[in-house]
Amino acid sequence: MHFTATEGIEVVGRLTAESRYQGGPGVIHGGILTTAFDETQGMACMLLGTAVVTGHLQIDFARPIPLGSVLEFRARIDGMIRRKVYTSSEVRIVEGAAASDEIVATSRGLFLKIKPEHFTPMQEFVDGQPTGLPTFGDSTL
Ligand SMILES: CCCCCCCCCCCCCC(=O)SCCNC(=O)CCNC(=O)[C@H](O)C(C)(C)COP(=O)(O)OP(=O)(O)OC[C@H]1O[C@@H](n2cnc3c(N)ncnc32)[C@H](O)[C@@H]1OP(=O)(O)O
Repeated sequence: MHFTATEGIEVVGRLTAESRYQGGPGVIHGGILTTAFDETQGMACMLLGTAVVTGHLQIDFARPIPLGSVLEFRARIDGMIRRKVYTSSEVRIVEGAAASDEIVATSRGLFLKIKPEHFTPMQEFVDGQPTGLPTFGDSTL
């Protein structure tokens, strides 16, 4: 996914529901949608200039999403308390047969600010070279 910062602390990113993302017949898998929300809300947190990890993520799957749809995710920071960053996001189908203004899924997530050394204990378990912390803009999905 590729992300763009919009007005305020908000990001927007698009994902095409490719056939390899199938869950039920003809529709996107809920786990893929969940991953995309995690990425989008994580990117919104990056606008704060600090690394985070996901502590809690809650998804409402409102409508089935046909394969081939182009999805637009929007995410924002709702508030912060100490290391806790509260985020929310929603997704619409913007291209494809089912395109409309309707929100097809929503997400709320709690992210925790971390120090880079958070990952140090895990380095020895990585098979190969860890890639380092991501930068804002593109994610691996
Ligand atoms: C990979 C990311 C890299 C960098 C960012 C790039 C973004 C790019 C996009 C990538 C996006 C993908 C990103 C990914 O996929 S990140 C990968 C998936 N997530 C993880 O691996 C995280 C694993 N968990 C942990 O490491 C720890 O549990 C963390 C760090 C989260 C907290 O352990 P820590 O010991 O540090 O903190 P604490 O226990 O003192 O708690 C502190 C406060 O937080 C509150 N609390 C904690 N957990 C929960 C919970 N579940 N619900 C509600 N509240 C919770 C707690 O009550 C307390 O509140 P308060 O007492 O202050 O009121």
